[in-house]
Amino acid sequence: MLSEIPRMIAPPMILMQHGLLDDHQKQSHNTAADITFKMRCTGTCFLSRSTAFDFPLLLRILRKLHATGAMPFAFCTREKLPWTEFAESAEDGLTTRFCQKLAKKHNMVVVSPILERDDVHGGTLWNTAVVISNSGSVLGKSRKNHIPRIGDFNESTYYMEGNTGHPVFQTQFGRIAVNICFGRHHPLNWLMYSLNGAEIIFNPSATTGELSESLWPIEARNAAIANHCFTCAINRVGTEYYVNAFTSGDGGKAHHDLGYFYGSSYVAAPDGSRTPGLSRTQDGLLVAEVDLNLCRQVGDKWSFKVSLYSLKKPGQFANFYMTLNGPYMLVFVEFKLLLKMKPSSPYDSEDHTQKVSGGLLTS
Ligand SMILES: NC(=O)NCCC(=O)O
Repeated sequence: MLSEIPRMIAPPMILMQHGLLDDHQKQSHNTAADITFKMRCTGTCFLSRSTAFDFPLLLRILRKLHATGAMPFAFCTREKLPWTEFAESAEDGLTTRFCQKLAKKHNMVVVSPILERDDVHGGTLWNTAVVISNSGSVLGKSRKNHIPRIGDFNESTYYMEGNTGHPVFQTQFGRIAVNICFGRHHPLNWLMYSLNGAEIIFNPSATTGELSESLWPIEARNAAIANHCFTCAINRVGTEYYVNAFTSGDGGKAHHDLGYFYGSSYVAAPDGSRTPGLSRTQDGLLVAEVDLNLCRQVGDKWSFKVSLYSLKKPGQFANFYMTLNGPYMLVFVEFKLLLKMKPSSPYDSEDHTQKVSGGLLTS
């Protein structure tokens, strides 16, 4: 990363962006061997795969499931069986066990997005990233907390908003968090991971060109600046074909794909610098060396987060921010309270704000 500040800690990170199932079927074990070899050569400490749903890559490597080979990666079309049968335990599922071995063998922290089935709680499904330490133990998991209901992304068909809050994992190489895919559109989401102490926030994504490519270079980069942390935006490449046509629920024609997944994975730093993006069309590994001291150094310079804690009504604001695992929608409540306390324009007059109750106009 570009930085004028002397480097003290520099854990190389690797982002893995890859294509769709057909490619992986051909590559299978060779791909896995190749990738892990490259990782070892770079001395990498973190590995994060792209997309919420690239777990079939690892499953595919482990067991030749599904004779048709048609397991979708994005999984948003509302079809259920047989896809839900790919769900697995975050703690000891096949993918997790596979990644544990990799992590230990290569002394590398692994961020592993899977479709989770929580058998302890009624067999519920979640979109989950498992974090595995470089010793091979499962450090924990982070469930996707904003679920898209937009265009062809109908993920609430399978699972709801996650209930794990904004966990941060202390690894040997730094404190990390995982803001899964759609969560990157929500500035307060990044903020919560950062306030909980994350120095690097991974954003494993599966997103398509027309929908989000204009936002892609901005969101994770801006989050790095606003929160004095590193962010890793990871997307996949290619077009996924579904045998059964589906509609977008907008009166348009039925179609067989979600659009083009445009890759372009990158790492952004707290000082606003960023790496070049990986290819729009090819698989890729991005190795970035990051200086974690930059988080504190840039934070001390700009103090964006400090100003949150120093607002005039600390009882209302700071207390909330210090109990950071609560639902952060409460932040809005606090903002509304502030608005009530100090009207700043004719539209925020006492009269008007009194009519606002629970987000609804009462008269
Ligand atoms: N997988 C997913 O959440 N995609 C939604 C599209 C986007 O966030 O750009």
